[in-house]
Amino acid sequence: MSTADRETVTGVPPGIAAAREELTPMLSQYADLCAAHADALVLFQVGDFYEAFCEAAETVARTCEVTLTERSDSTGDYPMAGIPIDNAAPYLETLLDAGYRVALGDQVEDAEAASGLVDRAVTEVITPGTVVEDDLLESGTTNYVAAVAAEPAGSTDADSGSSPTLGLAAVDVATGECLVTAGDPGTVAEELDRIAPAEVVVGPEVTGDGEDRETAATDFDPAAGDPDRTVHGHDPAVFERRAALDRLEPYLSAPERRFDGDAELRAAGAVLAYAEYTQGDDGPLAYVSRVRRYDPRDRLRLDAAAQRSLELFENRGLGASDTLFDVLDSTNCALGRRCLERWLRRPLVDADAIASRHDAVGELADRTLVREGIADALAAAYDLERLVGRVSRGRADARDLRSLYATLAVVPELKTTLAEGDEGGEAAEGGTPADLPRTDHLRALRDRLDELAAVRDLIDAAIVADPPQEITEGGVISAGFDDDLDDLRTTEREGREWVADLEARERERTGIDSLSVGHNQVHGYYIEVTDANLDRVPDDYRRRQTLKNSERYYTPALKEREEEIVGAAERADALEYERFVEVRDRVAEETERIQALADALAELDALASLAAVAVERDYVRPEIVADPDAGIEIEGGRHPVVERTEDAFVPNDADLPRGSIAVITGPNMSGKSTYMRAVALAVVLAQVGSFVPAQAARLPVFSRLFTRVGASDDIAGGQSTFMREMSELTEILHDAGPDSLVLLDEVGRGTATTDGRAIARAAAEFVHDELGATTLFATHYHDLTDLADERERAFNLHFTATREDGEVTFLHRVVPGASSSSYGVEVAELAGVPSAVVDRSRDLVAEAEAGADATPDPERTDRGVDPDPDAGDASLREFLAEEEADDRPAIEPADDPADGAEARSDADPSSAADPSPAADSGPADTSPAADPTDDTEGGLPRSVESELRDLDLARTTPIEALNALHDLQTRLENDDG
Ligand SMILES: Nc1ncnc2c1ncn2[C@@H]1O[C@H](COP(=O)(O)OP(=O)(O)OP(=O)(O)O)[C@@H](O)[C@H]1O
Repeated sequence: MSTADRETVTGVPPGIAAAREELTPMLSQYADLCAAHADALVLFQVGDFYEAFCEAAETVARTCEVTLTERSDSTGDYPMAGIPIDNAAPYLETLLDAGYRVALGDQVEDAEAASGLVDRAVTEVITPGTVVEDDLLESGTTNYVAAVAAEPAGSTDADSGSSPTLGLAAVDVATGECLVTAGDPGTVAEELDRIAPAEVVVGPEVTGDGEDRETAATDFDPAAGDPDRTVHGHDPAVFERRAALDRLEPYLSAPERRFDGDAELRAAGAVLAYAEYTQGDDGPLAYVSRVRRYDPRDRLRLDAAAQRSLELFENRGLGASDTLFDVLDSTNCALGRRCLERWLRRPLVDADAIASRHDAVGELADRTLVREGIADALAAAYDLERLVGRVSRGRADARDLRSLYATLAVVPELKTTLAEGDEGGEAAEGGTPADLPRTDHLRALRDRLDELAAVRDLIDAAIVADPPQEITEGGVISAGFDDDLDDLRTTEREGREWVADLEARERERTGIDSLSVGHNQVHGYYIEVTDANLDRVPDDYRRRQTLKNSERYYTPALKEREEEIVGAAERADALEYERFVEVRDRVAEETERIQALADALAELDALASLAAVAVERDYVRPEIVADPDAGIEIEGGRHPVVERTEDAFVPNDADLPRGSIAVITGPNMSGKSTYMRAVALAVVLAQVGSFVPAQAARLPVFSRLFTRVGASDDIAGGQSTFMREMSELTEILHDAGPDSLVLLDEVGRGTATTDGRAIARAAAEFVHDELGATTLFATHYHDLTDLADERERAFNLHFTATREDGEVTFLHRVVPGASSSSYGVEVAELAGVPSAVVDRSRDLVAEAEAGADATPDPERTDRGVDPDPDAGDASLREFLAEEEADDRPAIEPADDPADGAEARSDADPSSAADPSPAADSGPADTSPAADPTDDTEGGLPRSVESELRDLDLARTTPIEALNALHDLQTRLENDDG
């Protein structure tokens, strides 16, 4: 749905606005709420339903597929549609998915107590980035709303002398996590991709709508990394410096000194203003207790392209589960899952910090029982961060407090587990409980496991074990917690017992055996006597109700008891609510400690998950080398995701000196991309703190990782335009440096071969000469392999294939050196395409290459590739030629009419330039010159030849090549016929 569509139903619906003078008080109240929340769709509580009216009703009915009804009152007839409040979640989700922000206009006073119109107010604005309802939030995920603000013109960054132009702040409204940073538009765009907020609020200067139009960061698109991201403006006043300072005051002391420049300050102020607005504008959000500033340079920088092409969180080609995150996620609770996600989005760059995590993962990998004990204990933990968020917002119910208790209750167990030796024996662990955990990292983590005994005991003493959902109707507070409450409950209970015994007593007193005592909502308690016994009714009975065959009575004593019971119950319910809120408030006072505990539990779960994966998938601890000149050394490396689905994954080594460029060639589908990604993923995993899928690994610490995946490899992403490819390449060429790892996969593939090849070559040279980045460069442009002869730090790797029983098998093994340039033709040959076509294709490739080589290029006179394509083919073709010597019939149909042509071609490659029509088109013996009507030239029909010429082999997959060749073959056969 377009924004324009949405605008017609947010704000005051036109039908209501038009009838402004005649509105009923209720509609008038509705119109006021709509006007005050003009960017949202207001849902208005009427009893048990949230209603919308006029055009807004039509939208709700259409979007949520609920009935549109007609309402009539003094305003006139107008449409109305509603959703049930007690089952609102699925409808709210539908509205959010359709792109709406939804303002809940709740009744904020007791409808029965209200005199006249019930007071209503917007208690919450539900938006994609600020939902807090568990029903609408995915468990274990973080849901951020972000704000981006611009640095006002003229201010400078004191530290670096450069001028960060944009500030970025993000809040998870459910947990209270708040992050703030700043940087140039590129950095902020990258951080946005990393944080992946569901919603971005942009300041007026950013979009250029405000007074500072000249400072607008016009090339900044907050939705660039994710077109599904909701982006919009908000009240420009909240982006003002003064307003931001005031807003931040309750959240942290001396806010003016806490930020690096105005942009950060404004973004932080604005995001908190927006978060408060969505939570009903009730003032500061107490549970946002940690506003954390960070520097993007403190983490391995991965932009959206890298996250996407390395398939860290999303796999557009395969199922959603085939991602690195899915491989790593063996967490046991939502806290750990979110933590692991954060780690993977922001891997570390500090060698000591990385090694410290490796220590912890190693210890947990060794101590099986401890790891399992942690997993068992944490499986009983609830989402502490969201629970404490609800407690602090005053939205937690008694069940939430019990969940909080259950989570706190695992803490002592965890501490004991961490100090326990495997098999219960210290010997097995090599230490006494006092020495355990063995690593500093786990010891520090254990010390952060705050038992919060007072909070835990308070909840346990106050709240019954299995409380009801409602907190206002009693049954929530445990007996023994409050004397007054106990007295009231005793009065109530004794009263009920007295009534329960009344029947027996009255039967005895009156002699009426059929007399019964009952209760109903309208009349309360009564004594029922059938008509046949009315003459025995005592004098103190007062008539309450006459039924068909009986009369109902009460007595003054019964009435008195009833009043006592009802009074005690009402007061008890109210007192319970009061006590409950007190308990909740006391828990809320410990918000920061609970959040700190949540962090510790989350880390423990994430570490245990990494350890479990390391054990289960046979990962090894990488040695982290802090030396800035160290390169990548991996022995027997595997791709963590592909190895799950490939039965026989072939491990490969990687030895990439720092600043080197490996040019990787090989046929399509031979494993180039998988290899490059496996190397990059080993780096990412190691810097996350994980072990890596390899036999051994020595890795340096990189600070940036760039990927550029060729157009055709990213088609599933729908972003395969050459323009995008080039702009990503531009970013790399601008920003990569010696501390970067760069993956270039078939760069230049998205355009004409000559241009593509030239760009690939120039980019490779630039990366090597100017940037010094450690680079893996997969390409089908074979002539790039001569870079190894020309550049000191360039070398070649290639992938090979074999053939068995006429079938090509990729070995998926990387070996040193360059490989063949014309695999498409090889595959065609193996598939049995007539030799005439194969040979002609080969010649055309050679011609094209010769043409390209003929281009004057003073730097390339010593080109190391033999222009003869056969001579340059070091892998597949030679390998296959040997095999074919033993097994020739398998690749050539016995009656192949092109036998002669192949023999000739093998003997004299130049013969294709002077073809014999007899070889190509059967018995005909006319020459082209002899027959001017003949459509052949060079032995092939012209149309076939021109089609062959137009084939862009570098952009053709084997299947496409086969199909194309099959078409050509059919055409030739038809011509023959
Ligand atoms: N080391 C390996 N062991 C086993 N199977 C592998 C290995 N590497 C790759 N494969 C399999 O081969 C398929 C193709 O690999 P990959 O996409 O890396 O090839 P490629 O050479 O990059 O192809 P293209 O040039 O067409 O992009 C993978 O999807 C995987 O199934």
